[in-house]
Amino acid sequence: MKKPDGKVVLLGDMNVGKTSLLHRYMERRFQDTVSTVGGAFYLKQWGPYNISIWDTAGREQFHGLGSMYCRGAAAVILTYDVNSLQSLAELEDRFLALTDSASADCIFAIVGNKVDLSDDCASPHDENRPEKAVAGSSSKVQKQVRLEDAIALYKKILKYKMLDEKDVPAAEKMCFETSAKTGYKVDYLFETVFDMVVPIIVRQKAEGPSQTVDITDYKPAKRTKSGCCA
Ligand SMILES: Nc1nc2c(ncn2[C@@H]2O[C@H](COP(=O)(O)OP(=O)(O)OP(=O)(O)O)[C@@H](O)[C@H]2O)c(=O)[nH]1
Ligand SMILES: [Mg+2]
Repeated sequence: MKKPDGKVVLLGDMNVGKTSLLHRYMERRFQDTVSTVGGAFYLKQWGPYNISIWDTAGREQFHGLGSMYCRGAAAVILTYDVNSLQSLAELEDRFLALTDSASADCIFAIVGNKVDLSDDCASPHDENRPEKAVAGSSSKVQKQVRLEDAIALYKKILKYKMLDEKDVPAAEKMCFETSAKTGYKVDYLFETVFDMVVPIIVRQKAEGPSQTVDITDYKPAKRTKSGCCA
């Protein structure tokens, strides 16, 4: 297996759609998922670099593993469900502290998933596959979390990390709304993050191998054809 040059980690409460986002991006489809046990990763070639993308379990019982997965991470994607205010609150209450082990210059993205379920999502169609318009908008519910709430959380994260807004990407750029189901903004999310982690990978490589953690801590139970371990 190729050695990862850098690491991106998905964190967030159970059921927000972390695994579905990763499947949508890597396998180009939305499929049934089972709640993640422990963690799993994919390798993505991005230019000359291999980026490992870690999917973690949101279930409380696996919480202790979170900081191990975050160790040395170049980016953390904090994921919530736009239809659950609680899932946004959990990011601050339960998941943010896990990122203490990430790289000092780690990039943070905040992602509100499942916009297809609400009636005020930014765009009702599938950006990647415009022919697949989301049907049945009458059955949609009012979105519970506004993008402004995510932006406010991003600003709190900067305070927590003692970072100056001037030195990091703007909140508006790092708060995304997606649908793993339709594919809406999923490529945009991952590719924006990958572009941003390249300079971090370059720095980590220049500083030596100890900064780029990785999967040696993790003993996958089984390996699938796609290279994803579960
Ligand atoms: N409508 C809709 N459902 C989604 C979307 N993303 C995920 N789901 C559904 O939400 C449920 C949970 O998705 P997962 O991807 O397993 O969630 P997870 O965050 O990985 O959950 P854990 O592994 O338990 O932490 C599944 O039934 C998915 O089909 C989405 O964008 N829209
Ligand atoms: Mg999962």
